[in-house]
Amino acid sequence: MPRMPFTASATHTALMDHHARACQWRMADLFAQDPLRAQAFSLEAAGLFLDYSKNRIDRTTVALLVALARECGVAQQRDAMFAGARINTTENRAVLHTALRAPRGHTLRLDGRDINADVHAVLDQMRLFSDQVRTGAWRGCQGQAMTDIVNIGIGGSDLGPKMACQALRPYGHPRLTSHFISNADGNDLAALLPRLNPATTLFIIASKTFTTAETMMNAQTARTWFLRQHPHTGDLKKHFVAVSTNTPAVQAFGIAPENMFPFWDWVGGRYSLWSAIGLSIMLAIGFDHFAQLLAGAHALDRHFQEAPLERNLPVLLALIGIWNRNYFQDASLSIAPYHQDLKYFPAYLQQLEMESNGKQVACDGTPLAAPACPVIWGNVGTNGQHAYFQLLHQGADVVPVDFITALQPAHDLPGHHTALLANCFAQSEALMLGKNAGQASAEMQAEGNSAPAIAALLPHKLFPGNRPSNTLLLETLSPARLGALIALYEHKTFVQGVIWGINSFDQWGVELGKVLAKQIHAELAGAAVSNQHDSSTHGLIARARAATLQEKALPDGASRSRSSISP
Ligand SMILES: O=P(O)(O)OC[C@H]1O[C@](O)(CO)[C@@H](O)[C@@H]1O
Repeated sequence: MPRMPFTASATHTALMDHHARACQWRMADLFAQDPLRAQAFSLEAAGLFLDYSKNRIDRTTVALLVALARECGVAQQRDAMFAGARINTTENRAVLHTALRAPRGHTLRLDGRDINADVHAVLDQMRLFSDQVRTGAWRGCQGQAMTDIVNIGIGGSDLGPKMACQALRPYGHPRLTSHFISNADGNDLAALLPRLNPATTLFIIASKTFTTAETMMNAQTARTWFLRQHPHTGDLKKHFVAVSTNTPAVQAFGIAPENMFPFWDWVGGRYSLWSAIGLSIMLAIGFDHFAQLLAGAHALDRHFQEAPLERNLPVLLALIGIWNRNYFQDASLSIAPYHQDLKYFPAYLQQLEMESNGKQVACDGTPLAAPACPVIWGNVGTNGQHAYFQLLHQGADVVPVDFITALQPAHDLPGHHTALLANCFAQSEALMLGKNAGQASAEMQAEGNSAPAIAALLPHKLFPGNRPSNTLLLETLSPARLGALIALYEHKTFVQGVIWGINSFDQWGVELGKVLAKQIHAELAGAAVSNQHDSSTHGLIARARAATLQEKALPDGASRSRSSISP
């Protein structure tokens, strides 16, 4: 049934009026007026503490936003998703990544199948395999234990596992090093292969479709490289496994059926790290820690399903985002993890949020009445402070920030963690408070500056402040807390998609470029160049073809420094 755009609701009109008033507020004043403000606008669930008090909100704002969520049917859509309804309408698929972290015995049938049994059968298969590799019982073609795991995949078949392996590196196995190859650019694989011993390397070819061009190219290159050194094709089964929904394509590639770890079309790529796509994570941290990751996500799922909307962590995070995006018109959201091990989290969220909600039509194909997903970007916090935080503090655009940190460090180096937390908390305070002319000139006077110097410098020393942020605290970056954190953002993305009226589970926007790349690839390889290209693209193709011809004309070995490892 077509859903009403949120902008047509009575609550939206009330929110517009309320926003006109909120534009006059200074958060610093709101804090001064209400000593309980931080308490009123914070919440803890599944081991995650969210302080959202440094936003341009009051109690009425939250009440209106929650009413908007109700009117948009967030609870009904959530229940439909968990129950296995085909809410991915353009692909006619259920959306059941939550079923991947449900405990054994949880009842859920889809098209007559007990999918809990299917999920746990694959988890058992993954456990058996990862235990063998980790204990050294899994031997390579020369009888040695594995030392290197190379995950070849892209998008959801790369970003989630890579992010989680980095986040949980203190839990890593001492003998095993994880590598992630995603880019079609040969520089990625070319830099790695010479560092590997094929006899102790395990390649995981991770691709839901098993047709993704970048992954297939990298997989073929890895296979050729391996066979050059160990020409027995029978040895491949000790060194190549696949994770996919496409059994025929995996078999056609030459991967043994017993080396394939399946998953299902009801798992979206960007929601797949909980499935067999997480094999590289399980190999790195072991089954028990992987189970804790799933359990942490499941705890957040339960909270999302059971908590009232006004005390519901993902719902509130989503609503604050809607407030910033659709009322204050903030076009981007910066993610600032104050934890080095979360360095890939912003990139992971880019796919999660922007591939899910970076759209301009509603589920029924009608144009959205209001813009949806903001641009998601960011980097680890203290590094960002010395790069782009200048813009966050004094730039013309207001950029809301999500600060994420852990109260306990995963190391024992003295002093570092206190400094890290101090920086994290100082940034959100500075963004919110800002600095006015009176404060800035008093400071400069105290430093002994002359009146003309103060007048000249004053405009540069002002901070507008009133810049919004959320702060998320974890006790430690453990597997369970990481699981909850990821699930929090998954459900935030879902709730926002419901309010915007979007199908958050398709990604048609990636197709056009793929099709054109195929054609241009053929043209670069020598096929006649179409006269349908614009003059810019035509010119670029001509230059690339000329460069290839020139390269071919060079004497052997002169063109590439890495010729020894090219396939
Ligand atoms: O796992 P696959 O099928 O190789 O897809 C990789 C990625 O490519 C995309 O389909 C986008 O092209 C993503 O949605 C997906 O995560």
